[in-house]
Amino acid sequence: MLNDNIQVPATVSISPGRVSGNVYAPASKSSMQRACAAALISKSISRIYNPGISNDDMASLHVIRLLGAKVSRQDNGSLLVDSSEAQAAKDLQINFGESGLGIRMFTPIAALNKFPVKITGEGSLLCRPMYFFDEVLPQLNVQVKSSQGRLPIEISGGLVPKDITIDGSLSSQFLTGLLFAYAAADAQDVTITVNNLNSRPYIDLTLKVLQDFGLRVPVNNDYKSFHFTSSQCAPPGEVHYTVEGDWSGAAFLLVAGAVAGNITVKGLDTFSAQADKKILEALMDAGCSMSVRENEIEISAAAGLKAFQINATDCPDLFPPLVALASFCTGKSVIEGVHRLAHKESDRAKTLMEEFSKLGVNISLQDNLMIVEGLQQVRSAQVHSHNDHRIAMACAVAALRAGGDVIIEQADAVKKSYPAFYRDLEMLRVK
Ligand SMILES: O=C(O)C1=C[C@@H](OP(=O)(O)O)[C@@H](O)[C@H](O)C1
Ligand SMILES: C=C(OP(=O)(O)O)C(=O)O
Repeated sequence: MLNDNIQVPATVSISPGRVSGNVYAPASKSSMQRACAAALISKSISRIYNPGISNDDMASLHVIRLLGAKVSRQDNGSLLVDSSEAQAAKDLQINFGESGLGIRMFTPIAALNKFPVKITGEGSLLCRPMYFFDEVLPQLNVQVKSSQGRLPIEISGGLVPKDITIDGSLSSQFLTGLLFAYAAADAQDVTITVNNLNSRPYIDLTLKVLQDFGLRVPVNNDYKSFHFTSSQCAPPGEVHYTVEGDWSGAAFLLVAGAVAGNITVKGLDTFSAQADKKILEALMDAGCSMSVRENEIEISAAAGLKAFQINATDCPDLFPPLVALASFCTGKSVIEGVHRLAHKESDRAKTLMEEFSKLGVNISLQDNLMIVEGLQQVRSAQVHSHNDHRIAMACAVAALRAGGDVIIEQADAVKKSYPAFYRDLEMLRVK
Protein backbone atom coordinates (compact mmCIF):
# COMPACT_ATOMS: atom_id res chain seq x y z
CA MET A 1 0.00 0.00 0.00
CA LEU A 2 2.79 2.40 0.88
CA ASN A 3 5.45 1.22 -1.51
CA ASP A 4 5.97 3.65 -4.37
CA ASN A 5 7.39 0.93 -6.50
CA ILE A 6 10.15 2.16 -8.77
CA GLN A 7 11.11 -0.48 -11.29
CA VAL A 8 14.86 -1.07 -11.43
CA PRO A 9 16.21 -3.59 -13.95
CA ALA A 10 18.52 -6.34 -12.72
CA THR A 11 21.19 -5.27 -15.22
CA VAL A 12 21.94 -1.67 -16.06
CA SER A 13 24.30 -0.25 -18.66
CA ILE A 14 25.84 3.17 -17.98
CA SER A 15 27.45 5.11 -20.83
CA PRO A 16 30.20 7.64 -20.25
CA GLY A 17 29.11 11.27 -20.38
CA ARG A 18 28.59 14.50 -18.54
CA VAL A 19 25.93 15.40 -15.98
CA SER A 20 24.30 18.76 -15.41
CA GLY A 21 21.28 20.28 -13.65
CA ASN A 22 19.48 20.05 -10.33
CA VAL A 23 18.59 17.00 -8.31
CA TYR A 24 17.01 16.41 -4.90
CA ALA A 25 18.77 14.12 -2.45
CA PRO A 26 16.64 11.06 -1.61
CA ALA A 27 15.14 10.72 1.87
CA SER A 28 17.64 9.41 4.40
CA LYS A 29 16.84 5.87 5.49
CA SER A 30 18.75 6.50 8.73
CA SER A 31 16.43 9.40 9.48
CA MET A 32 13.26 7.67 8.20
CA GLN A 33 13.83 4.37 10.03
CA ARG A 34 14.52 6.20 13.30
CA ALA A 35 11.39 8.28 12.75
CA CYS A 36 9.38 5.07 12.40
CA ALA A 37 10.82 3.72 15.66
CA ALA A 38 10.24 7.00 17.47
CA ALA A 39 6.68 7.26 16.18
CA LEU A 40 5.99 3.72 17.42
CA ILE A 41 7.35 4.19 20.93
CA SER A 42 5.82 7.65 21.37
CA LYS A 43 2.40 6.03 21.87
CA SER A 44 0.97 9.11 20.23
CA ILE A 45 0.24 10.56 16.79
CA SER A 46 3.11 11.47 14.47
CA ARG A 47 3.15 12.99 11.03
CA ILE A 48 6.19 12.05 8.96
CA TYR A 49 6.92 14.32 6.00
CA ASN A 50 9.23 13.43 3.08
CA PRO A 51 8.99 9.72 3.96
CA GLY A 52 11.51 7.39 2.34
CA ILE A 53 10.50 4.67 -0.10
CA SER A 54 13.56 2.43 -0.05
CA ASN A 55 13.32 -1.26 0.81
CA ASP A 56 14.82 -0.56 4.24
CA ASP A 57 12.23 2.16 4.86
CA MET A 58 9.46 -0.21 3.81
CA ALA A 59 10.82 -2.85 6.18
CA SER A 60 10.62 -0.39 9.07
CA LEU A 61 7.04 0.58 8.22
CA HIS A 62 6.15 -3.10 8.05
CA VAL A 63 7.71 -3.64 11.49
CA ILE A 64 5.93 -0.80 13.25
CA ARG A 65 2.62 -2.04 11.84
CA LEU A 66 3.35 -5.51 13.20
CA LEU A 67 4.14 -3.92 16.55
CA GLY A 68 0.72 -2.30 16.54
CA ALA A 69 1.05 1.15 14.95
CA LYS A 70 -1.55 2.28 12.42
CA VAL A 71 0.09 3.87 9.39
CA SER A 72 -1.72 5.73 6.63
CA ARG A 73 -0.55 7.88 3.76
CA GLN A 74 -2.08 11.36 3.57
CA ASP A 75 -3.00 13.25 0.39
CA ASN A 76 0.10 15.45 0.73
CA GLY A 77 2.35 12.36 0.70
CA SER A 78 3.13 12.44 4.43
CA LEU A 79 2.53 9.47 6.71
CA LEU A 80 0.24 9.52 9.70
CA VAL A 81 1.38 7.10 12.41
CA ASP A 82 -0.99 6.42 15.27
CA SER A 83 0.63 4.34 17.98
CA SER A 84 -1.60 5.52 20.82
CA GLU A 85 -2.98 2.02 21.29
CA ALA A 86 -0.09 0.05 19.82
CA GLN A 87 0.07 -3.49 21.10
CA ALA A 88 2.22 -6.20 19.56
CA ALA A 89 0.41 -9.34 18.47
CA LYS A 90 1.14 -12.73 20.07
CA ASP A 91 3.41 -15.19 18.21
CA LEU A 92 4.94 -12.48 16.15
CA GLN A 93 7.36 -13.18 13.32
CA ILE A 94 9.21 -10.13 12.00
CA ASN A 95 11.08 -10.13 8.71
CA PHE A 96 13.55 -7.24 8.50
CA GLY A 97 14.40 -7.78 4.84
CA GLU A 98 18.04 -6.75 4.41
CA SER A 99 18.09 -3.86 6.87
CA GLY A 100 20.92 -3.95 9.41
CA LEU A 101 19.65 -0.87 11.21
CA GLY A 102 16.11 -2.25 11.15
CA ILE A 103 16.96 -5.51 12.88
CA ARG A 104 19.40 -4.01 15.36
CA MET A 105 17.18 -1.08 16.28
CA PHE A 106 13.80 -2.83 16.45
CA THR A 107 14.83 -6.11 18.11
CA PRO A 108 15.34 -4.50 21.56
CA ILE A 109 12.09 -2.56 21.04
CA ALA A 110 10.21 -5.77 20.11
CA ALA A 111 11.80 -7.42 23.16
CA LEU A 112 9.90 -5.01 25.39
CA ASN A 113 6.74 -7.06 24.94
CA LYS A 114 6.60 -10.29 26.88
CA PHE A 115 5.38 -12.56 24.08
CA PRO A 116 7.89 -14.57 22.04
CA VAL A 117 9.01 -12.98 18.78
CA LYS A 118 10.79 -14.69 15.89
CA ILE A 119 13.22 -12.42 14.07
CA THR A 120 14.15 -13.20 10.46
CA GLY A 121 15.67 -11.45 7.47
CA GLU A 122 16.74 -11.98 3.89
CA GLY A 123 19.74 -11.89 1.55
CA SER A 124 22.81 -10.19 2.96
CA LEU A 125 21.26 -9.84 6.42
CA LEU A 126 21.44 -13.62 6.89
CA CYS A 127 25.26 -13.41 6.91
CA ARG A 128 25.64 -10.39 9.18
CA PRO A 129 26.65 -10.89 12.84
CA MET A 130 23.97 -10.57 15.52
CA TYR A 131 25.79 -12.24 18.44
CA PHE A 132 25.41 -8.97 20.37
CA PHE A 133 21.85 -10.02 21.11
CA ASP A 134 22.96 -13.40 22.56
CA GLU A 135 25.44 -11.60 24.80
CA VAL A 136 23.48 -8.55 25.89
CA LEU A 137 19.73 -9.19 25.89
CA PRO A 138 19.84 -11.99 28.53
CA GLN A 139 21.36 -9.42 30.92
CA LEU A 140 18.17 -7.40 30.43
CA ASN A 141 15.79 -10.24 31.18
CA VAL A 142 15.31 -11.42 27.58
CA GLN A 143 15.82 -15.03 26.56
CA VAL A 144 17.54 -15.34 23.19
CA LYS A 145 17.94 -18.29 20.87
CA SER A 146 19.98 -17.57 17.73
CA SER A 147 21.78 -19.64 15.14
CA GLN A 148 25.29 -19.08 16.54
CA GLY A 149 24.98 -15.34 16.44
CA ARG A 150 23.13 -15.26 13.11
CA LEU A 151 19.49 -15.22 12.02
CA PRO A 152 16.90 -16.49 12.72
CA ILE A 153 16.63 -15.37 16.34
CA GLU A 154 13.90 -16.04 18.87
CA ILE A 155 13.42 -13.69 21.79
CA SER A 156 11.04 -13.70 24.72
CA GLY A 157 10.81 -12.19 28.12
CA GLY A 158 10.11 -8.48 28.33
CA LEU A 159 13.20 -6.26 28.33
CA VAL A 160 13.95 -4.47 31.60
CA PRO A 161 16.38 -1.51 31.37
CA LYS A 162 19.38 -2.01 33.66
CA ASP A 163 22.90 -0.64 34.04
CA ILE A 164 24.90 -2.44 31.42
CA THR A 165 28.25 -2.35 29.63
CA ILE A 166 28.40 -3.10 25.91
CA ASP A 167 30.99 -3.12 23.14
CA GLY A 168 30.35 -0.63 20.33
CA SER A 169 33.15 -1.57 17.97
CA LEU A 170 31.22 -3.80 15.54
CA SER A 171 28.31 -1.44 14.98
CA SER A 172 26.61 1.54 16.57
CA GLN A 173 23.24 0.13 15.54
CA PHE A 174 22.92 -2.12 18.61
CA LEU A 175 23.38 0.90 20.87
CA THR A 176 20.77 2.79 18.85
CA GLY A 177 18.37 -0.11 19.52
CA LEU A 178 19.05 -0.11 23.25
CA LEU A 179 18.67 3.67 23.45
CA PHE A 180 15.25 3.44 21.78
CA ALA A 181 14.17 0.52 23.96
CA TYR A 182 15.28 2.25 27.17
CA ALA A 183 13.51 5.47 26.11
CA ALA A 184 10.36 3.47 25.30
CA ALA A 185 10.48 1.82 28.73
CA ASP A 186 10.88 5.27 30.34
CA ALA A 187 14.19 4.15 31.85
CA GLN A 188 15.22 6.18 34.91
CA ASP A 189 18.54 6.40 36.66
CA VAL A 190 20.19 3.74 34.49
CA THR A 191 23.36 3.90 32.41
CA ILE A 192 24.51 2.19 29.24
CA THR A 193 28.32 2.14 29.29
CA VAL A 194 29.93 1.65 25.87
CA ASN A 195 33.47 0.58 25.05
CA ASN A 196 35.09 1.38 21.70
CA LEU A 197 32.10 3.00 20.05
CA ASN A 198 32.39 3.41 16.26
CA SER A 199 30.10 5.31 13.86
CA ARG A 200 29.51 7.94 16.57
CA PRO A 201 27.56 10.46 14.43
CA TYR A 202 24.84 7.82 14.01
CA ILE A 203 24.33 7.98 17.78
CA ASP A 204 24.03 11.76 17.54
CA LEU A 205 21.27 11.17 14.99
CA THR A 206 19.54 8.72 17.34
CA LEU A 207 19.64 11.23 20.20
CA LYS A 208 18.40 13.98 17.90
CA VAL A 209 15.40 11.93 16.75
CA LEU A 210 14.54 10.96 20.35
CA GLN A 211 14.58 14.65 21.16
CA ASP A 212 12.58 15.67 18.08
CA PHE A 213 9.85 13.23 19.12
CA GLY A 214 9.79 14.50 22.72
CA LEU A 215 11.05 11.16 24.08
CA ARG A 216 13.38 10.54 26.99
CA VAL A 217 16.94 11.48 25.93
CA PRO A 218 19.93 10.19 27.91
CA VAL A 219 22.91 12.34 28.85
CA ASN A 220 25.81 11.54 26.53
CA ASN A 221 29.07 11.36 28.50
CA ASP A 222 31.54 11.66 25.63
CA TYR A 223 30.17 8.49 23.89
CA LYS A 224 31.48 6.42 26.81
CA SER A 225 28.20 6.21 28.68
CA PHE A 226 24.59 7.24 28.21
CA HIS A 227 22.73 8.02 31.39
CA PHE A 228 18.95 8.12 31.64
CA THR A 229 18.24 10.47 34.54
CA SER A 230 15.29 10.30 36.87
CA SER A 231 13.96 13.70 35.82
CA GLN A 232 10.30 13.92 34.88
CA CYS A 233 9.52 13.75 31.16
CA ALA A 234 6.19 14.99 29.77
CA PRO A 235 4.37 12.43 27.59
CA PRO A 236 5.04 13.16 23.90
CA GLY A 237 2.28 15.01 22.07
CA GLU A 238 1.54 15.03 18.33
CA VAL A 239 4.83 15.34 16.44
CA HIS A 240 5.55 16.66 12.96
CA TYR A 241 8.85 15.30 11.68
CA THR A 242 10.49 15.86 8.30
CA VAL A 243 12.83 13.11 7.11
CA GLU A 244 16.21 14.60 6.22
CA GLY A 245 17.78 14.48 2.78
CA ASP A 246 20.31 11.67 2.60
CA TRP A 247 24.01 12.55 2.67
CA SER A 248 24.89 8.88 2.03
CA GLY A 249 23.00 8.67 -1.28
CA ALA A 250 23.85 12.27 -2.15
CA ALA A 251 27.56 11.47 -1.79
CA PHE A 252 27.30 9.53 -5.09
CA LEU A 253 25.60 12.46 -6.80
CA LEU A 254 28.22 14.88 -5.49
CA VAL A 255 31.02 12.67 -6.75
CA ALA A 256 29.25 12.42 -10.13
CA GLY A 257 29.27 16.22 -10.23
CA ALA A 258 32.90 16.36 -9.18
CA VAL A 259 34.14 13.99 -11.88
CA ALA A 260 31.72 14.57 -14.75
CA GLY A 261 29.64 17.66 -14.50
CA ASN A 262 28.14 20.68 -13.00
CA ILE A 263 25.19 19.83 -10.78
CA THR A 264 23.31 21.16 -7.78
CA VAL A 265 22.16 18.71 -5.13
CA LYS A 266 19.24 20.10 -3.15
CA GLY A 267 17.65 19.12 0.13
CA LEU A 268 20.84 18.58 2.14
CA ASP A 269 21.22 20.08 5.60
CA THR A 270 24.84 20.98 6.29
CA PHE A 271 24.02 21.08 10.02
CA SER A 272 22.70 17.51 9.93
CA ALA A 273 24.04 14.96 12.41
CA GLN A 274 24.45 12.49 9.52
CA ALA A 275 27.92 10.94 9.41
CA ASP A 276 28.21 11.09 5.65
CA LYS A 277 28.19 14.85 5.30
CA LYS A 278 31.93 14.28 5.78
CA ILE A 279 32.03 13.69 2.01
CA LEU A 280 32.43 17.48 1.75
CA GLU A 281 35.87 17.22 3.39
CA ALA A 282 37.11 14.75 0.80
CA LEU A 283 35.68 16.78 -2.06
CA MET A 284 37.38 19.92 -0.78
CA ASP A 285 40.67 18.10 -0.16
CA ALA A 286 40.52 16.75 -3.74
CA GLY A 287 40.25 20.33 -5.02
CA CYS A 288 36.64 20.25 -6.29
CA SER A 289 34.96 23.48 -7.13
CA MET A 290 31.98 23.65 -4.88
CA SER A 291 29.55 26.18 -3.53
CA VAL A 292 27.88 25.17 -0.27
CA ARG A 293 24.65 27.10 0.26
CA GLU A 294 21.71 26.69 2.62
CA ASN A 295 20.18 23.31 1.77
CA GLU A 296 22.00 22.89 -1.55
CA ILE A 297 25.43 22.23 -2.92
CA GLU A 298 26.64 23.13 -6.38
CA ILE A 299 29.58 21.13 -7.60
CA SER A 300 31.43 20.98 -10.90
CA ALA A 301 34.17 18.91 -12.43
CA ALA A 302 37.46 20.60 -11.67
CA ALA A 303 40.40 20.03 -13.96
CA GLY A 304 43.12 18.19 -12.11
CA LEU A 305 41.48 16.58 -9.10
CA LYS A 306 44.20 15.59 -6.68
CA ALA A 307 44.59 12.67 -4.28
CA PHE A 308 43.02 13.13 -0.84
CA GLN A 309 43.29 11.55 2.59
CA ILE A 310 40.39 10.90 4.92
CA ASN A 311 39.51 8.90 8.00
CA ALA A 312 36.17 7.16 7.29
CA THR A 313 36.08 5.04 10.47
CA ASP A 314 32.94 6.78 11.71
CA CYS A 315 31.33 7.11 8.28
CA PRO A 316 32.01 3.69 6.72
CA ASP A 317 29.25 4.04 4.10
CA LEU A 318 31.38 6.70 2.41
CA PHE A 319 34.00 4.19 1.24
CA PRO A 320 32.25 3.37 -2.07
CA PRO A 321 31.70 6.99 -3.22
CA LEU A 322 35.19 7.90 -1.94
CA VAL A 323 36.70 5.14 -4.07
CA ALA A 324 34.76 6.41 -7.11
CA LEU A 325 36.15 9.90 -6.44
CA ALA A 326 39.70 8.68 -5.80
CA SER A 327 39.61 6.78 -9.11
CA PHE A 328 39.90 10.16 -10.89
CA CYS A 329 42.28 11.97 -8.51
CA THR A 330 45.90 12.25 -9.56
CA GLY A 331 48.10 10.34 -7.13
CA LYS A 332 47.31 7.91 -4.35
CA SER A 333 44.34 8.68 -2.13
CA VAL A 334 44.30 7.12 1.33
CA ILE A 335 41.08 6.17 3.12
CA GLU A 336 41.30 5.00 6.73
CA GLY A 337 38.79 2.66 8.38
CA VAL A 338 38.94 -0.55 6.32
CA HIS A 339 38.21 -2.63 9.42
CA ARG A 340 34.69 -1.22 9.49
CA LEU A 341 33.78 -2.70 6.10
CA ALA A 342 33.75 -6.45 6.61
CA HIS A 343 30.16 -6.84 7.80
CA LYS A 344 28.14 -4.57 5.56
CA GLU A 345 25.88 -5.77 2.72
CA SER A 346 29.08 -7.23 1.26
CA ASP A 347 32.64 -7.34 2.54
CA ARG A 348 33.10 -3.89 1.06
CA ALA A 349 36.90 -3.66 1.01
CA LYS A 350 37.00 -6.92 -0.93
CA THR A 351 34.16 -6.06 -3.31
CA LEU A 352 35.48 -2.56 -4.00
CA MET A 353 38.88 -4.02 -4.91
CA GLU A 354 37.33 -6.75 -7.04
CA GLU A 355 34.93 -4.57 -9.02
CA PHE A 356 37.14 -1.50 -9.41
CA SER A 357 40.01 -3.68 -10.64
CA LYS A 358 37.68 -4.67 -13.52
CA LEU A 359 37.50 -0.93 -14.26
CA GLY A 360 41.31 -0.77 -14.24
CA VAL A 361 41.62 1.00 -10.87
CA ASN A 362 44.40 -0.19 -8.63
CA ILE A 363 43.34 -0.47 -4.98
CA SER A 364 45.53 -1.89 -2.25
CA LEU A 365 45.15 -2.38 1.49
CA GLN A 366 47.67 -1.67 4.22
CA ASP A 367 46.03 -2.90 7.38
CA ASN A 368 43.34 -0.30 8.14
CA LEU A 369 44.18 1.89 5.12
CA MET A 370 42.81 1.65 1.58
CA ILE A 371 45.03 3.17 -1.10
CA VAL A 372 43.50 4.09 -4.44
CA GLU A 373 45.55 5.12 -7.48
CA GLY A 374 43.75 7.64 -9.66
CA LEU A 375 43.41 7.60 -13.47
CA GLN A 376 42.09 9.98 -16.11
CA GLN A 377 39.62 7.41 -17.37
CA VAL A 378 38.47 3.96 -16.22
CA ARG A 379 37.93 0.92 -18.48
CA SER A 380 34.67 -0.19 -20.00
CA ALA A 381 33.77 -3.43 -18.20
CA GLN A 382 31.07 -5.67 -16.77
CA VAL A 383 30.89 -5.36 -12.99
CA HIS A 384 28.75 -6.94 -10.28
CA SER A 385 27.18 -5.28 -7.23
CA HIS A 386 27.44 -8.38 -4.99
CA ASN A 387 23.91 -7.33 -4.02
CA ASP A 388 25.41 -4.25 -2.37
CA HIS A 389 23.63 -0.99 -3.24
CA ARG A 390 26.67 1.17 -2.56
CA ILE A 391 28.93 -0.91 -4.82
CA ALA A 392 26.39 -0.58 -7.66
CA MET A 393 26.17 3.20 -7.22
CA ALA A 394 29.97 3.61 -6.98
CA CYS A 395 30.44 1.70 -10.24
CA ALA A 396 27.70 3.74 -11.96
CA VAL A 397 29.39 7.00 -11.01
CA ALA A 398 32.81 5.76 -12.15
CA ALA A 399 31.18 4.73 -15.45
CA LEU A 400 30.59 8.39 -16.28
CA ARG A 401 34.32 8.58 -17.03
CA ALA A 402 34.87 5.19 -18.63
CA GLY A 403 36.26 4.42 -22.09
CA GLY A 404 32.90 2.83 -23.03
CA ASP A 405 29.78 1.39 -21.43
CA VAL A 406 29.91 -0.16 -17.98
CA ILE A 407 27.41 -2.95 -17.40
CA ILE A 408 26.32 -3.43 -13.80
CA GLU A 409 24.89 -6.79 -12.82
CA GLN A 410 22.52 -7.04 -9.85
CA ALA A 411 22.08 -3.31 -10.29
CA ASP A 412 18.70 -3.42 -8.56
CA ALA A 413 20.51 -3.64 -5.22
CA VAL A 414 20.07 0.17 -5.13
CA LYS A 415 16.48 -0.38 -4.00
CA LYS A 416 17.84 -0.95 -0.50
CA SER A 417 18.54 2.76 -0.02
CA TYR A 418 17.97 4.78 -3.21
CA PRO A 419 15.50 3.20 -5.66
CA ALA A 420 15.47 6.29 -7.93
CA PHE A 421 19.26 6.43 -8.27
CA TYR A 422 19.57 5.47 -11.96
CA ARG A 423 16.55 7.58 -12.86
CA ASP A 424 18.16 10.61 -11.17
CA LEU A 425 21.50 9.95 -12.87
CA GLU A 426 19.80 9.70 -16.29
CA MET A 427 17.78 12.84 -15.59
CA LEU A 428 21.05 14.72 -14.98
CA ARG A 429 22.75 13.38 -18.08
CA VAL A 430 23.70 15.93 -20.75
CA LYS A 431 21.96 14.64 -23.89
O1 LIG B 1 22.47 3.82 12.30
C1 LIG B 1 22.47 3.88 11.07
O2 LIG B 1 21.56 4.46 10.44
C2 LIG B 1 23.61 3.28 10.33
C3 LIG B 1 24.81 3.07 10.98
C4 LIG B 1 26.02 2.60 10.28
O3 LIG B 1 26.27 1.27 10.68
P1 LIG B 1 27.40 0.89 11.78
O4 LIG B 1 27.05 1.54 13.06
O5 LIG B 1 27.28 -0.59 11.83
O6 LIG B 1 28.71 1.36 11.24
C5 LIG B 1 25.87 2.64 8.76
O7 LIG B 1 26.89 1.88 8.17
C6 LIG B 1 24.52 2.14 8.32
O8 LIG B 1 24.39 2.19 6.94
C7 LIG B 1 23.41 2.97 8.90
C1 LIG C 1 25.28 -0.89 5.89
C2 LIG C 1 24.18 -0.26 5.48
O1 LIG C 1 22.93 -0.35 6.03
P1 LIG C 1 22.39 -1.31 7.16
O2 LIG C 1 23.52 -1.64 8.09
O3 LIG C 1 21.32 -0.53 7.86
O4 LIG C 1 21.85 -2.54 6.48
C3 LIG C 1 24.25 0.68 4.34
O5 LIG C 1 23.22 1.33 4.07
O6 LIG C 1 25.30 0.80 3.69
